[in-house]
Amino acid sequence: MTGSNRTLRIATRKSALALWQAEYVRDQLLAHHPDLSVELVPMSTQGDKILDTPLAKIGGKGLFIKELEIAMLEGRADIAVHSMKDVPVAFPSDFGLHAICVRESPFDAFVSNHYESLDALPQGAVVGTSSLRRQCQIRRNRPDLYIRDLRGNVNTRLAKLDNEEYDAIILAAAGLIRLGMEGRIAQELPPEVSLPAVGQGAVGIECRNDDQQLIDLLSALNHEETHIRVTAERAMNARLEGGCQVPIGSFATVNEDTLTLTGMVGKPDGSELLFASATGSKANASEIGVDVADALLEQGAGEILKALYL
Ligand SMILES: NCc1[nH]cc(CCC(=O)O)c1CC(=O)O
Repeated sequence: MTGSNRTLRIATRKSALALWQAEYVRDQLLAHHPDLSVELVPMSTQGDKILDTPLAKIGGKGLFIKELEIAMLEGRADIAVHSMKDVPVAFPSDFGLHAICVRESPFDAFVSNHYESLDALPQGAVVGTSSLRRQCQIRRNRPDLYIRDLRGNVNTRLAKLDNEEYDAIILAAAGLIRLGMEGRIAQELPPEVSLPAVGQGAVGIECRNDDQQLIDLLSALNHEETHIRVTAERAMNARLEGGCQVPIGSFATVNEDTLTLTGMVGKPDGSELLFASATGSKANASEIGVDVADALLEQGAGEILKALYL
C-alpha cells in the first residue's frame, strides 16, 4: 500500500497567493501521483481577519500557520502549503516541512506606476512597506525617502499604490510572478540593494511527522537545491532567534557543490547594517548558516535585535 490512491486535503488560507500555491502543489502532486485525489480546504485564519493591528503585535506570522496545524491535528486536512518566508524557524515537534518546492525569484520587487527604479525616485518620495528588513535597506540606499506602512495581501497593496497613496511600493517578486502580475515589476532589487528574507520565493509543504506514507508522496515535490539554500537561510535565522518581524536578510546560492550564504541584520532606521558571508560545501548548509549568524553576532547583531523587543 503506497497511498498513491489516497485523498489528500490541503489546508490553505484564502488569499489569492495562498490559493495559487495550494493549487500549484495540488497540480504537482497529481502530476507525480495520478491516482491521488487532492482537495483544497480554504480557511480564514485570525491573522487574515485582523488587518488594522501591526502583525508583530498580534502574534506575528506564526498566527497564520497555527490554525492550519490545528486542522491537520483534528484530521480536517492532511497538508498545509506555506510561503517559506512566513514559516517560523521554531517548528512544533509533531509537524515537519517535508518538501520545499523549486524556488521562484527570491528578490524584492520595486513597483511603481511612475518611476522605473529605486534610483529614479525623486527626493522625498513615499515608499510603502511594513517590512523592517525592506525599510532598513531602502533607507540605507535612499535616506531621503519617506517610508509608510503598507499591509494587506498583494492585491490590496497594489490597489493602495494605484490609489496614489505611495510613489512606489516594495513587494516580493515571487508573489507578483505567481499571480501573473510580473508586468507590475519595475525593477527586481538585486541582493546588494535589498537582501531577501529567509526563504523568500520558496513554497514549503508541511504535514504530520507520523504520516510516513504521505511524507513519501511529498518527497517527489522536493527540489534539492532550493531545500539546501532554504536550510542554510533558516539555520542562520534560528541562531539569531529571528522572530516574525525582524530586520534580517539572508540569501544563499549554490554553485555545483558550493554554497554561499550572505546575511544581514539592520537597524530599522537604516543607520547601521551588518553583513556577513560564508562559503562551504552544500552538505554543510546548516553549519554555514550558523557561521554567518555567529559572524553577525560578533559584529553586534544581538544588540540590534534586542533593542527591537524592548
Ligand atoms: N509577507 C507576505 C508574503 N509572504 C510571501 C509572499 C510572496 C513571496 C514569497 O513567496 O516569498 C508575500 C508577499 C510579499 O512579501 O510581498
